[in-house]
Amino acid sequence: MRMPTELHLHLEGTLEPEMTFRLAEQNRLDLPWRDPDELRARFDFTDLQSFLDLYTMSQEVLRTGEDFHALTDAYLARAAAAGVRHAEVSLDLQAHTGRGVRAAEVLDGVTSALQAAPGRHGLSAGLIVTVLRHLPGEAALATVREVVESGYPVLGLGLCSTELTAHARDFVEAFDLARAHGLHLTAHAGEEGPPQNVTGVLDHLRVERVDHGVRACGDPALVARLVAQRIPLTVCPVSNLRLRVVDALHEHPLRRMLDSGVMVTLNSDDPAYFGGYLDEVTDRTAEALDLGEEHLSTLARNGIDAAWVEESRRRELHAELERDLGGTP
Ligand code: HPA
Ligand SMILES: [Zn+2]
Repeated sequence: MRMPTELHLHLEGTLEPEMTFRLAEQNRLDLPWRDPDELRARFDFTDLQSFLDLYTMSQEVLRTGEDFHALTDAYLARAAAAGVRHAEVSLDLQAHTGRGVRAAEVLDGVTSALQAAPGRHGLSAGLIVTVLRHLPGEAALATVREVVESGYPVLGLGLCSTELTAHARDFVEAFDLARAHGLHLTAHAGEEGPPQNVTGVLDHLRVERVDHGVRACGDPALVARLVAQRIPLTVCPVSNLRLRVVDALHEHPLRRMLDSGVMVTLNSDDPAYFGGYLDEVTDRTAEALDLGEEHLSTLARNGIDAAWVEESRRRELHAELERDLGGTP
């Protein structure tokens, strides 16, 4: 079975080593690796930070609007092949402006590719700008201001990078400004950090979804709240395995959370680094956790219900899914 939506996907995490080398040559940059295989051999991570270090270094090759367009278009082609019908992709805008690439250049490249997605690849797509938790709250606020004033079509605001330092409170102003401009809101929490971080982004940032959130499992009252308030979690089991949030895929809490009634969705996070796009993530997770048709169709329906789409598009996605499942729409 294939998931119709992907809601937790970092565009920079789709940068395949072959593209890294192609863009380095095009932009006349030296890389510290000999070839794509040597870079790929480094994809052996011990935790989130060890991944973020390499992910940040590789992104240096993304310089022009065309580079961002090519990256986005390549992901959309791969997502369409994986059966994705609607994608919400995250972009670490500050990581690029921080090294001197203009925000308009980045946003132009990404949004032009997303807008062409229905015609080119047969899927709908939107953009989530993610602010970095290791940077100050004032920097997040300035980025949100720049985004809302830019006029580019942005669907939502997210928060990512390491959870082990700053507090959600530091980002209240940025999230308030985004909300006031009609942006949807999400934040990474409860990946490496404790259940309190999930509560923090719900209470302080008033997010609609939580990215990862798997460590909420350690707090039954929080799980009950997630169920009662139907707060979607965008869960990424293969990412959690590769960043050692879990020791083995069969120990992942996804199935337990689903069975408890949590609105879990399935996602790939950084597929170029973790060895799998959403089709592969679905197959590996289903096999490791012995998920049957019922669990998988619940994950698929949750993904559609959690998507930030117009109701007419949601009905269309549901109708297609039910047709694929062989039932009546
Ligand atoms: O899994 C992640 N967690 C936090 N930040 C990230 N940025 C890319 N992937 C991740
Ligand atoms: Zn993520």
